Amino acid sequence: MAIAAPEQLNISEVPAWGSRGVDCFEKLEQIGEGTYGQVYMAREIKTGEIVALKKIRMDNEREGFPITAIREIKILKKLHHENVIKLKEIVTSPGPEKDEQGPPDGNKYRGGIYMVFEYMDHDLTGLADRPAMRFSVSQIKCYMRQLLTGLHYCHVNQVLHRDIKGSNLLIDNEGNLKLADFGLARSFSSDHNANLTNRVITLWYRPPELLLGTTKYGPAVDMWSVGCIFAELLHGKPIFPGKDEPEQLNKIFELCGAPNEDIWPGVSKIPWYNNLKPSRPMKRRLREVFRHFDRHALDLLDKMLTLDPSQRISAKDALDAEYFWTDPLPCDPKSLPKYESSHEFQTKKKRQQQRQHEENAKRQKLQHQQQHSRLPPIQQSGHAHAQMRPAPNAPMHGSQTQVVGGPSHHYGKPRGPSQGAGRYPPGGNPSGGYSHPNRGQGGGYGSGPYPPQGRGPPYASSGIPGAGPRGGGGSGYGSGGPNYPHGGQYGASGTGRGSNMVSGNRNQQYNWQQ
Ligand SMILES: Nc1ncnc2c1ncn2[C@@H]1O[C@H](COP(=O)(O)OP(=O)(O)OP(=O)(O)O)[C@@H](O)[C@H]1O
Repeated sequence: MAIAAPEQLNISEVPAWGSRGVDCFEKLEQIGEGTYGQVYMAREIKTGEIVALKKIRMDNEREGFPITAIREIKILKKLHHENVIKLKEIVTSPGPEKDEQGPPDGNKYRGGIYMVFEYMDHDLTGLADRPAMRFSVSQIKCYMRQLLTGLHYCHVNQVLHRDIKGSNLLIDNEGNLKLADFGLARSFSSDHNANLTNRVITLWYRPPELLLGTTKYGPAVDMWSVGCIFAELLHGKPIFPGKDEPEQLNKIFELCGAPNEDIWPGVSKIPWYNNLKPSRPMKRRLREVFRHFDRHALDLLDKMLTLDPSQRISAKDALDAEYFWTDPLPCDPKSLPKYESSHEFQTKKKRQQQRQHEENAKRQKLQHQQQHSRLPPIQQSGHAHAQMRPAPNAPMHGSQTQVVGGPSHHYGKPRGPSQGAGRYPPGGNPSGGYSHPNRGQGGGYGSGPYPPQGRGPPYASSGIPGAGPRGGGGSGYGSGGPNYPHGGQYGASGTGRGSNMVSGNRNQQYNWQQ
């Protein structure tokens, strides 16, 4: 496990930080659960200010402070920009807290260390997952412009984010978008000569060069992830929901074409290219598949999802793209509607609760039917007349009857197939048409499995050296993009976001020497 040597922690660097206790804050609600531990919405008791407290998970850090946290703190200390989350201070708790269980383990940092951030009302995943959520074209432009502005600032300051995804883009009720979660970020030198780990970025947002095993890379890796987010906002759901790395690459090649030395000079030298190169030629279909997108949006997307990282558009050039300078222009963030707070953790929890309710309802319904089937025939049919009728589309036999006013009514309606549909702006291809030859059941790009998290050793099942399991994770913008407002081909999954089951901690999963 990579841990920090005691001197690396260098707490004296930040004398004001760490001097206050977490008891200066009152925890209000858990809003996130990540690799580090929990994130809480909290109120500073003295000022009443609402903040986010991110607890640094220490459970597995018997010998030191997690180096990922040190990196995040160090990097955030030097970044100050309106589109980058502000780390306000670090607070500590001297011993186990009220809400903690388990015996002390002798860790000298035992107790808790929290990063205190400005509070943001939503993350993009949570916001997009709201029922009936619909982003306008100028809203998408507004978010994309802020994302690119924040990222350009990071890149100019030689910081790679390395985990751009919806749940790491925080949005407040003033419409401001800020990049968050710099736990995988690192500084880079512009010559790209250092060897960096390729085991970064959540799978669905990971660029082809990392999937092919490169260890020399730069800001272009973040721009690929931005392209995936952009396409997702326009399309209504993730465009590359791979189950594992080989499938992820395959999905990329099917849309972006198979790489070769002509379109990507040097690709054949990337470590795993020979193992993973496609066995047949594949032509780029991005413009054909997304032909219904606005012309300028498509031009920009094409440049973001360019296979060769050296030809991929930079954040700076993307900000100059026609897309941001043609009508409808990006809106003023302040003009955006205010929504009730929504974080991926909460929307996921709500979905889990709803599923639980649905299962309970089914169980109760079954019990109810069993109880009544034990009644003498005359009573059973009498009961059916009084309380049961066939479901509208159900086959006409007893097992398919619905209990009217019975238990299932107490648990609300299950999310329908087109739940979340129509949240994206109108105007597009009526026929859809992004079919995927290898897709599993369901269909379209939103019905695939939940994505594995991009934070473990890769290629668990691919036979590539260094293989290991991954946790689940990632996301999706639910169903129904601008072009599929009624569910239809792409609106039938209603799956929304994938789970974000990160197992273990980052230090165990990565080679932090890189
Ligand atoms: N400043 C904040 N304001 C409001 N919510 C926040 C804030 N920071 C984080 N969150 C919420 O907590 C979630 C997890 O936070 P973060 O990504 O920083 O933690 P993590 O441990 O690195 O998680 P992961 O392993 O999923 O990347 C975010 O997706 C977001 O919903």
